[in-house]
This record gives sequence, C-alpha cells and structure tokens, in this order.
Amino acid sequence: MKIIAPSILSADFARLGEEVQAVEKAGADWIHVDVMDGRFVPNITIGPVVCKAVDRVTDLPLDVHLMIKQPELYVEDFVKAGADYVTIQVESTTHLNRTVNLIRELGAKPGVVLNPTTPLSSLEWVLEYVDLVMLMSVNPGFGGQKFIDNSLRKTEALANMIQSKGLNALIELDGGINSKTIKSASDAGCDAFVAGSAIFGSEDYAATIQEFRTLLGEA
Ligand SMILES: O=C(CO)[C@@H](O)[C@H](O)COP(=O)(O)O
Ligand SMILES: [Fe+2]
Repeated sequence: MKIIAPSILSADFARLGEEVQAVEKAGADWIHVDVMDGRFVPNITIGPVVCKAVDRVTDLPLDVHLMIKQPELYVEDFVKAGADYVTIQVESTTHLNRTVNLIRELGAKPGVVLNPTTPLSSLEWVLEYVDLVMLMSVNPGFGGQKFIDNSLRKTEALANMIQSKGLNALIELDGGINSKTIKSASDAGCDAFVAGSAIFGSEDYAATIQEFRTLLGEA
C-alpha cells in the first residue's frame, strides 16, 4: 500500500485538532508537519509545541519535515514532541551523517530531503543510513505550488539508485501532488505522497483520499 500524508500546512490552523482528526478518519496514513524557520525558507510556521499538540490528537505517525537551518539543534525537541519520521534537508546542515545518526539514536526514523535542483549524488554516502528520502517537487516554503515536471525523472533515477545499492529506503514526494500528478509519481517509483492543498482545499477529504487510492490502483 502506498502512503498518503496530508500536509497540515494547508489545514485551518484555528481548528488544527479537528482537521488532523478529519484526515485520519478520511483514511490518511501519516500526518505531514512542515516546520519552517524563516531562514532556510522564506516562511515561518510551527515548532515542537504545535507538533506535540498534533501528536496528542492522532494515532497516525507524524512525518516531520524540517526546513530549518542547523536542524541538529532541534531534532531532539521534535522527537520528544512525537515525531516518528524526522526528515532534514541535505542543504541545511554541515553534519548530515551526525544529524541522521542523532535522529536514530533518539528513537525516530531519519529521512533526508533534497530541494528540486540538489543532485542525487548528494545522497551517495548517506543513503544507507536513512529510512526515507524525500524529493521536493516544488521549491520549499509554501503550499499550493505547481509540480515541477522533472521530479518524475529524478524519482525514477532515485528508485534505480536505491535498488542498485540493495537498499529499501522509502521514496516520498512533496509538493504539487494532486489527482493529476499522483499516478505518474507512483509509476516513477514514489511510495509516499505528501498532499496539502489537494486534500485540505477539497470539500470532502475522504473522497479526495479515495480518489487518490483509485488512481494508485488500490481501491
Ligand atoms: O514542504 C512543503 C512546502 O515547503 C509541503 O509539504 C507543502 O505543504 C505541500 O503543499 P502542496 O503542494 O501539496 O499544496
Ligand atoms: Fe513538506
């Protein structure tokens, strides 16, 4: 089964608990939490306090996407706040191996994220230590942007890279996933799909997630 991870960035933050419970009831697999610091990306969102509040209202795994500089300073706070996966941008830290190890030592699953133009070669010496690689299929910072088409070729190349090394890291795509893009992303080798505006911007969350499952051939 493929994984559908609604991004709360597009939820109604005034009713965040209800929104998280609504997507859980609608069939989501993970909750994607976008953390932005106004330095790594030109936007500021939430921190561990909100992450902990989200964790209290759902049984789903929290997929925490850190778009912050020096994530090594904060990963412990997010693991304590209930993060199951902590994904860090390879561009955001000088000490990628150390930070990945730290996430695992703290008891969470480490993932790494690549911006749209960051080459796959940046994964060469870290791939074997992570549970997840996420490719940004938009420039990070905002929800509701258009899917960058060459993310599909990048996904195929990543799937080949993981397979040729005999590894089994999950591939996740983040940005511009909707009913028009999800099938080709899946065909390219994507396992987990982050969708913010396509789910929270829809009238009926369950119908949208069901439509995704049908397009993925799972209904
Ligand atoms: O990390 C990010 C943006 O930086 C994402 O998780 C977005 O929240 C995805 O939003 P949509 O493109 O699905 O609307
Ligand atoms: Fe994200």
